[in-house]
Amino acid sequence: MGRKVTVATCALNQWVLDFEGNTERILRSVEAAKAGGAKYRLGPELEICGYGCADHFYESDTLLHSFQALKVLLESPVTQDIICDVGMPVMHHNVRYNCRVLFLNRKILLIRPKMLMANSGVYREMRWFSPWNRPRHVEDYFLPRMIQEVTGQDTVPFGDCVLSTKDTCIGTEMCAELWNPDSPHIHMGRDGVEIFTNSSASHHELRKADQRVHLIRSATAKTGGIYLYANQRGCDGDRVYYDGCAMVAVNGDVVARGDQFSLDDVVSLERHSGNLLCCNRTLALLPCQRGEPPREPGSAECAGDPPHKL
Ligand SMILES: NC(=O)CC[C@H](N)C(=O)O
Repeated sequence: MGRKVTVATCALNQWVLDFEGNTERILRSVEAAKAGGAKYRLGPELEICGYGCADHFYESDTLLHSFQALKVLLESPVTQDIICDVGMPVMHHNVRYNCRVLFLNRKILLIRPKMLMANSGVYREMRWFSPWNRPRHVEDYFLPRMIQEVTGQDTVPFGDCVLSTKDTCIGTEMCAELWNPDSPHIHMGRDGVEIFTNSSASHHELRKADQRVHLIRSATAKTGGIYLYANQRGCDGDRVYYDGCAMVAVNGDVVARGDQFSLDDVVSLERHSGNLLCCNRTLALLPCQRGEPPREPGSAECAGDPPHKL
């Protein structure tokens, strides 16, 4: 039996420390995703505060305003009935992490810190963030009071884990993690994850878009699955150009790809063209539904990712 899933990714023209503008663009992308029937919306890396905050990441205000923006997102009727996957910095045990926050219907499902950092070329993530170096380990994160009041949760899972729903399993990877020889999608694929997401802030370099396509195609070519790629689009306040190219790949083929260069902020998201990609593919295409072993016998990861059930 095939199951149909509609998932959405986007490229947003976010600006450093423009919390209001960034929140508004996130909401517009969620609105557009829902209008396309999506049940999951992915956005770019650190989209709430902007990727290129540089030493502003040291300021506690940057973290505070990110939570205030998250509160607005959680409370908005726009984010109801769709899993929203947004990026922001989070301090856990006095250590700053570059995180994804996944939530559904005013409940935070998971905070997933980046594990493999970008720290070469134009990237200096290790200056502001620590990598989460405890694979498959999840801890309790105590939410700030203003978020507790909205979600009714005191603590939420924080760490490396995947989300199991009734129909599928979703695993998160973040930008540089795709480019690493030990990408999380390898272990997640062997553990049965079917939908892989990648939230990026990846700048333009000649022929890099081609490299991304190759990496993304190979991520689902071996174990099957859907790979969603989101990226910033624009200059962010930094001196580089982030070149969008949101993408969806299924079983090794790119099935949708957004603009690399555009003057649109998010306007095109509402038109369902350009930056918003709705992937409407049945999971029947996946190897497990074709009655084939999803992966070679013996290749399953015995340790298993701790799944977080929805
Ligand atoms: N933000 C990141 O992790 C960027 C890493 C990666 N090298 C890229 O350019 O896509």
